[in-house]
Amino acid sequence: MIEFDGVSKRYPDGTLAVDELSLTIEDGTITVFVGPSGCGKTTSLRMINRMVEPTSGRVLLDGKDIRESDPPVLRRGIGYVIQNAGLFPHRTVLDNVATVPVLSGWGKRKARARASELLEIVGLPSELAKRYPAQLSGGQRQRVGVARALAADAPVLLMDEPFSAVDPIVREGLQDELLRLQSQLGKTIVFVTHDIDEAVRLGDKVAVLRVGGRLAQYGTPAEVLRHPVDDFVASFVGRDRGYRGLSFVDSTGVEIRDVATVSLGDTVPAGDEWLLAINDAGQPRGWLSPGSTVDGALSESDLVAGGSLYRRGTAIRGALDAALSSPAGLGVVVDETGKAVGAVTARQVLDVIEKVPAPRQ
Ligand SMILES: Nc1ncnc2c1ncn2[C@@H]1O[C@H](COP(=O)(O)OP(=O)(O)OP(=O)(O)O)[C@@H](O)[C@H]1O
Repeated sequence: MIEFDGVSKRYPDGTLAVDELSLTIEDGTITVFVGPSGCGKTTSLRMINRMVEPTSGRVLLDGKDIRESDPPVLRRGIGYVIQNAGLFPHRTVLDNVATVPVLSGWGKRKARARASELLEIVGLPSELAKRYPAQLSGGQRQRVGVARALAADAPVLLMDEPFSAVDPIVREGLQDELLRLQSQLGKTIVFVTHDIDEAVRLGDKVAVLRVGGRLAQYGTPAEVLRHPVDDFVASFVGRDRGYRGLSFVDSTGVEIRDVATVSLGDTVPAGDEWLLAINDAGQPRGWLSPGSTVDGALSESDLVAGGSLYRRGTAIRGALDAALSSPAGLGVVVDETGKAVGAVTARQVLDVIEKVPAPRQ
């Protein structure tokens, strides 16, 4: 557990970067510090590993004031990932990751073996291990940065805008990867970003900071989106927070209706409704549009591509996305194995959403 207890930081030039911050970060969770540029996110993060010392207040790690720990020893228990990964340019990918184990006294061979494992864990192909950082894409470099931070095998991981320098698609991939890793590793992660979408996606808890270094709100993403405490938080989380808030609405009230299906390989009579084409495993492959005639056995080339799929039991936003992206106006619902189990219309989903209390304006 990490506790900020009335922590302030005033830099020597008089800038008050963090003002009386008090909050508790639970073990095994991702906590995101989010807010506009200059609101003190990085300063707050760096006070956890003593790269910055507070002017007043205390930071406690597992109940112990971190001022009682020697900074190098403290930092060995805390991984750190920064934007652009901060890799050593003249060391190979493998040696970048092996650096910390070597420093901790592992033999070179053992450290490299561990580094290879870590590269695999973060989803990097082994042939990249011999390259230098400049020979990687931005997304690959970030993965190396994460692998290097994990190499310390520290229970706490600090991440400062680690994915900001990569394009949105790569970024989403890295976020998914982080969530997958976290479900396996259960670290205590403190993550800094200025992007509310990233905060909401990754955070178990989100701390919204305002310029002047004051904590505006601390809560789960759902709380912050649905009940912003004031105008600053409301405008920061954005006008479309109602839609974002759908990520947390339970979908049990949405009725799943039957959907007419046809199997690939079958002969299909002309019909006047959309038919969902499924494969041998019952998984959706696309739609056959009304009135289309198929010569012989139905194949994928006869189909209109489907929209996104909605996995039964997950957040309602996925059901709405599926319905709105489907050429048939019917969002395809699948079970855990990916088998089609029915469909939902946007109207059905909206009826459920409309019963949910509106977020505070
Ligand atoms: N070494 C320093 N000396 C003086 N002022 C500083 C120093 N480092 C940061 N600041 C100031 O403290 C405030 C908070 O900075 P900090 O980097 O913590 O914010 P941030 O929220 O992480 O910003 P960004 O998103 O732009 O990185 C800013 O006004 C910044 O200019």
